Amino acid sequence: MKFKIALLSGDGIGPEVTEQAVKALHAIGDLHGHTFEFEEAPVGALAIEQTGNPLPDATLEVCKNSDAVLFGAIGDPKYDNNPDAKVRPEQGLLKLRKELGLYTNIRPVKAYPTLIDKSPLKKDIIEGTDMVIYRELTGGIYFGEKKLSEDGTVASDLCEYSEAEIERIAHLAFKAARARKKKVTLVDKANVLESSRLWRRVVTTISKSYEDIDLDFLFVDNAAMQMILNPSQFDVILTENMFGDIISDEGSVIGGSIGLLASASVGDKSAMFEPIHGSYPQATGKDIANPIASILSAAMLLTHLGLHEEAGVVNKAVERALEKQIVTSDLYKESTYGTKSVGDYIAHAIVNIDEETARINQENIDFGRSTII
Ligand SMILES: NC(=O)c1ccc[n+]([C@@H]2O[C@H](COP(=O)([O-])OP(=O)(O)OC[C@H]3O[C@@H](n4cnc5c(N)ncnc54)[C@H](O)[C@@H]3O)[C@@H](O)[C@H]2O)c1
Ligand SMILES: CC(C)[C@H](C(=O)O)[C@@H](O)C(=O)O
Ligand SMILES: [Mg+2]
Repeated sequence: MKFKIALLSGDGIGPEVTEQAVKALHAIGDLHGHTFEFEEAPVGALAIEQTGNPLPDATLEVCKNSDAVLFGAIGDPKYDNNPDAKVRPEQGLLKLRKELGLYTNIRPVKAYPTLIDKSPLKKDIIEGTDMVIYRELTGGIYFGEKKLSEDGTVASDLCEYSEAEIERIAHLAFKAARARKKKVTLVDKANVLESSRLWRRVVTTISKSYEDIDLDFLFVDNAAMQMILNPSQFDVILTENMFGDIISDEGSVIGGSIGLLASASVGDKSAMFEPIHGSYPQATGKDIANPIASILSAAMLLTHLGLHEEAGVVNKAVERALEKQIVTSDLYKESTYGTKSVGDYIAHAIVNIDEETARINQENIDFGRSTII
């Protein structure tokens, strides 16, 4: 089969890590007789430099006319260090999510047995952790009205949610739980925020159509603690936009590096696949960034396209790299492997992995695929 993929590499380490994901997709394509046709388009700081706009119309068109989007990362210290910049790289990513209607961001978090000693957390705490965060992606405080008083001394950001916005992601979270450990935890701040109380009411109502799923609630401050105190208690975490952003970076500590955490952003018409990390500007051009989050995002892309067996092979190849310690220095300080060589190894492993092992592996690492197809 032939697939059209929009390739938005972005800034900083974005191009370096997506290059490895592209390699992995070509490798699996060659093995299984698929063609992935990539169309590159600028986004973020790069797009601002080229066009003055962090999401040029032409880039959005490329995304809309593709089967999926593979996204790297955006962001640049030039903007991070200038609160007065009116045009910012992050606006490109937020607009892209909104325009493509990507209302659910799926972020799997797990402790890999081979990396169990690489987490700063103790082995007996993280062992068995396998959760997935369903983060609302096109609403809440990110998209509410922003105000700055004329004299620049008072500012506000509105956190707004509608029932409909909560319902659509909640259904996806419950369906994902059905294919997993049958538990949904709603993370909110319902003791303080009106918007969180709406989340509780709507999610409680929806839970009545999923009687086989346990629903529980955690305030986000407690959730932040529970994530590192007892992470294996979680199955599906459902939460609003900003809480999901924060607890997923926290969750990455469990696996040993944020450079391992992939994500799928899905809507009714489009889907985009991106690591959860940012442009890590300190590492740009140094060949030290971990490409695995991007490669695992490519595996999620394959699942989205219905290529389950192929996704399993890519996941297996990543596990093989982890087992053999062919990883970047964020996982093993003494490692001499760089971004490119890890990518090369995984592409090579994809071509050489026995298909049956891959199928078994895919069953083990399924992240609730039925919900994103
Ligand atoms: N989706 C995105 O594009 C996205 C996400 C987060 C941050 N950002 C942007 O990225 C820029 C930098 O932000 P930040 O420093 O807060 O977050 P970051 O995720 O870029 O980096 C934080 C730290 O995580 C580690 N890290 C990140 N990616 C890694 C990788 N692939 N391999 C190994 N280690 C990795 C590094 O230790 C790094 O110092 C900012 O401009 C921010 O707005 C973009
Ligand atoms: C760069 C930023 C807008 C983005 C977010 O907050 O959603 C990032 O942190 C992420 O997690 O994808
Ligand atoms: Mg983030």
